[in-house]
Amino acid sequence: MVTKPVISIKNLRKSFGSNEVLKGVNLEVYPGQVIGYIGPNGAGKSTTVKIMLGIIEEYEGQIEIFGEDITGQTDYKKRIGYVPEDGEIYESLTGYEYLTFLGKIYGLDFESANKKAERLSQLFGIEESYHSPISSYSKGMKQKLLIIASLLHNPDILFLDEPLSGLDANSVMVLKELLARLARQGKTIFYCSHIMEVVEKISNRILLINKGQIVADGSFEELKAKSKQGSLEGIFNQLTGFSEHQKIADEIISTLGE
Ligand SMILES: Nc1ncnc2c1ncn2[C@@H]1O[C@H](COP(=O)(O)OP(=O)(O)OP(=O)(O)O)[C@@H](O)[C@H]1O
Repeated sequence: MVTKPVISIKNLRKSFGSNEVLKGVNLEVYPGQVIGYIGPNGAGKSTTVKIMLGIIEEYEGQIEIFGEDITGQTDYKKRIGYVPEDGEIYESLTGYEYLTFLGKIYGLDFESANKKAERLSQLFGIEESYHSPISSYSKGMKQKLLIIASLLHNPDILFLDEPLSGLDANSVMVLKELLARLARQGKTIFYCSHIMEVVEKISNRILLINKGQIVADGSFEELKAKSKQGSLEGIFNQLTGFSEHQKIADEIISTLGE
């Protein structure tokens, strides 16, 4: 049996005014893949993800998720989890209120949403604050809440935008292990990050987007063999044509002294 892609993107283009941000992105993603989506600031990563999530509705091209065109669709969202980069959380709600509210939106009944949310809060080490307002949470605690919220309905595709932001080293280990296991179950992970060491380790497929176009697509080993660079950071520098970090740092230092 031939495995069908869970995500299929054909010739995706998006402009904001005269700024053409995505210039014909083509992509097929399969179940069990952990995609590391990397690229310079402003390259178009979040825009791609937001279009797939239906947050940005106007674009050119075709996107199919779970085999269906997403135009005008909402049902597919029930099978998707999302950890946004700058997640807006309703700070006046408690963790319990926020998670059970989201659980309901995803179609879980209250009892099972509450049970799952409480257990996951325990496993992520934030159970003591389950009934406290989110405004009292630390940055890492809020991040954990966003991660729990993205997982609660056991989604088939997980979109993560800098998910390690604010997490301590132990929690990072848990999340890395968790993502590997979810992928083994056939779930798909779409992981946007600037932390090259982590992307290198967790992804089985790396996509590098530069100026709105995918300029590299392959496993770390494949990209390494092609570019003759030993690290993902080196590959990133080479493919984005960047070799000026020392010169720029020098210029910043001399500007500070002016
Ligand atoms: N709502 C918007 N209105 C206008 N321009 C936008 C909007 N959202 C994004 N852009 C522009 O689109 C381009 C790509 O932004 P995007 O957020 O997709 O980049 P990114 O690759 O996720 O960057 P970063 O690594 O900094 O998060 C940038 O030039 C940005 O200014």
